[in-house]
Amino acid sequence: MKGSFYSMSYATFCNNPYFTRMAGLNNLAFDETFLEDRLGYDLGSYITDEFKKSRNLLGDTCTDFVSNQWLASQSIYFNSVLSLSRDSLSFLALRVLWDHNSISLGEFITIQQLYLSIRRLSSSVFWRMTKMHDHLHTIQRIYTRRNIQRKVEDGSTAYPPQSDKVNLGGAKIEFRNITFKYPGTDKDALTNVSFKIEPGQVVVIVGVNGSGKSSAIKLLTRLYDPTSGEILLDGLPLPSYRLSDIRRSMAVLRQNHPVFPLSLRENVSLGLPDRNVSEENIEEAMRQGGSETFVRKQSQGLETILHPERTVKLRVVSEPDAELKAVIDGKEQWIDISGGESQRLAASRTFLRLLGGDIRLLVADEPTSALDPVGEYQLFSKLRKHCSGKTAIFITHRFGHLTKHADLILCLKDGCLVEQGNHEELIALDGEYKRLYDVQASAFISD
Ligand SMILES: Nc1ncnc2c1ncn2[C@@H]1O[C@H](COP(=O)(O)OP(=O)(O)OP(=O)(O)O)[C@@H](O)[C@H]1O
Repeated sequence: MKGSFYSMSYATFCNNPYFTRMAGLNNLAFDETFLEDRLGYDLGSYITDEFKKSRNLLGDTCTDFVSNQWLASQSIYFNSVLSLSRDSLSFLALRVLWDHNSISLGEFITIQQLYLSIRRLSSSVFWRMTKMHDHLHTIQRIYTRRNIQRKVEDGSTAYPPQSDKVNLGGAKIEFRNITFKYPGTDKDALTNVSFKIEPGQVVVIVGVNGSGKSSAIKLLTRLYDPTSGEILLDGLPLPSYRLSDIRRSMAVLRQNHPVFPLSLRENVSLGLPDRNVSEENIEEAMRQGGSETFVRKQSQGLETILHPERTVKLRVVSEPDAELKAVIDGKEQWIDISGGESQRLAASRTFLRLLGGDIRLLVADEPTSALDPVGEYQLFSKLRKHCSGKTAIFITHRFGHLTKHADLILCLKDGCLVEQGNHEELIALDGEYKRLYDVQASAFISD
């Protein structure tokens, strides 16, 4: 870039790996997209520690945007004098202002020049004030956050109890008259729902869109607390346990986990954020989750960052500049992957968690919606194999092996639990479950 920022086209980007990593971690920490994963995997300490490491490695390198650095290097007073004196036309314009009778076209243009000079100067001052405002706002946010009351109160009881740690079985769950409205809404997502799940059972929740399946899981993982009623985990109220303990004892695989803005290795290893995960375990988790093939296809394998932070900024003053475009082409490109590949990546992270061995409950909320039938069958079979003896809850719209062999099926409709039992029992009831089942089965039954 040559000359002033105001008159030139320029492209800027950051090639400092520590800065871009900090930006990625910052995004993971604050972007709403990652909220459920951040809480579910309890990523707080990991993000903070990694951020500090990168901050230390970055040292005293200035992190301001380059044009701001340029502006900051200019003194306001020096800038003022320079802006006014550099432009001799400004001087003429001042004369015109003093002597109203002498305005000619040329002098009028001169006044315009003066106006531009003053505008430049004031935008520099404005920028400084905005920057100051940003800093004050950040400080204010820190203090506000410290005073925010947690909506979900933490408990104090360890989970699982020490005696159970040696023999990690499945969780026992009970919903007692659970009613739940999302904050700010006046419609029940769940109404008076009660059921019991015994340790080690495989449970499937079915129901049409909006019937409350995912909401039930959000209560179980304590993303929300019920409006009324009580959830018991191994006989004690769920809120009595330490949040971090209960989340550590669960593996939750949802339909659309976002790709973390970190390396593929971390996208898998963050299944166990507080452990040093071995290479063998990552390989095994990728194999089980089915992400191995697509990870190998990436040019940097496990070190590939699919969604890097974008720091490239292009400012084109006049013509699109081919030279500039060539400089930024190919920089910080997002690598798009298919929905199925994204689900396989998230599944690999879940398998790593299962390999860690502390899991008592697996929850899979439509994790195969983007997989082909073979992929779906394999994923469900492997999940069931890996969590043998543990409690497993699956949410699915597809009736097949899972529903047929489940110990318990919960059928929801409009937020109410309308039927529960195994496949044969619910078919015999000839109600909502049978209706949903028939819609799918009819495709295979000849007239
Ligand atoms: N964050 C939210 N805020 C407000 N209402 C919500 C929120 N999430 C879900 N709901 C509402 O709660 C009800 C139950 O939604 P839920 O997602 O639990 O249904 P679901 O059975 O999992 O649906 P699907 O099969 O489409 O995933 C719906 O009426 C839905 O619109």
